Amino acid sequence: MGIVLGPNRYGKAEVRMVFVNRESPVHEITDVNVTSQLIGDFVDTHLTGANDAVIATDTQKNTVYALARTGGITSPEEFALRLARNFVDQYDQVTGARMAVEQFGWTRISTSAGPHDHAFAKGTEEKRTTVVVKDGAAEHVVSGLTGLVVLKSTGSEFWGFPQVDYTSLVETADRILATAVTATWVHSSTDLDWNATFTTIREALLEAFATTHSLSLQQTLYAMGKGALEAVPEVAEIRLSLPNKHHFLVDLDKWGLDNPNQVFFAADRPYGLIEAAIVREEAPVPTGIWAAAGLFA
Ligand SMILES: O=c1[nH]c(=O)c2[nH]c(=O)[nH]c2[nH]1
Repeated sequence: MGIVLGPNRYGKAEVRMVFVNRESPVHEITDVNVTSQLIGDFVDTHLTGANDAVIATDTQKNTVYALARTGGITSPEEFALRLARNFVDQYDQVTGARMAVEQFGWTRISTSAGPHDHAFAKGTEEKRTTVVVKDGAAEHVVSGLTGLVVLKSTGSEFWGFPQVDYTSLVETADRILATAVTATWVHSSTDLDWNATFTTIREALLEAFATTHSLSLQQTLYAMGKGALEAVPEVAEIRLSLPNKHHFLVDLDKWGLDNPNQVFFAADRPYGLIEAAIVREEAPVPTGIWAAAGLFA
């Protein structure tokens, strides 16, 4: 029995970079947060501190900047794939990589003279996400979004649940349904129009949220995932994490006022947390991809 080094990866986390595409006077900006991590033969540095094989995390950071300069950024997925391939192709000791890219949204400012060429307003808390996992020649692209806050002011019910010990929730046929969508999906291809795919999935999620008459957030979640899988055949599985952002009707009785679903208390915690994977049966996700794409510990 001994003590040995287990799975490991290392790199530079959260390289914040804004790339300005100046190909035309109408600039485009891409605002990203890149985490680069390498996998390979790095036993020596862990066991003895010999760094002969270690591509410094500082070098990885600089590579992020350099590859943006040489190839631009057309999508987080394309950029993450290019970074992963760069490291694995270039260094023998690097057998794999995990590249994570978050993208923040900016919109062009509209002025009285029309859309401005180079002035932008930062969007909401919503972020587009991607993780590329490369293991030798095998590549997987996992994409998603987080912080997409949505609300329906009606078209949501919740009733029929068991009245067991400690149940106090009153059944309702009309409530506010609100959530902050985190969605993550695995592609079955590494060669897609990433921006079009992202837009299609985001629209499918919103369409299902809006049009499903909800009897539970669980039902809405399933409809959202199903809609995404129907919209893009190259998505093998989607996972959704939906906090139920509760809105409680305020009791105005003591002031002689009724409250026909108009005045709500927006609670921030505790919140329901509804999570599920919606899977395409005929296209199973390769074992280990979710773990490899996720946080290490
Ligand atoms: O959509 C809901 N699902 C639940 O499981 C649940 N539980 C609860 O208290 N409220 C709700 N709402």
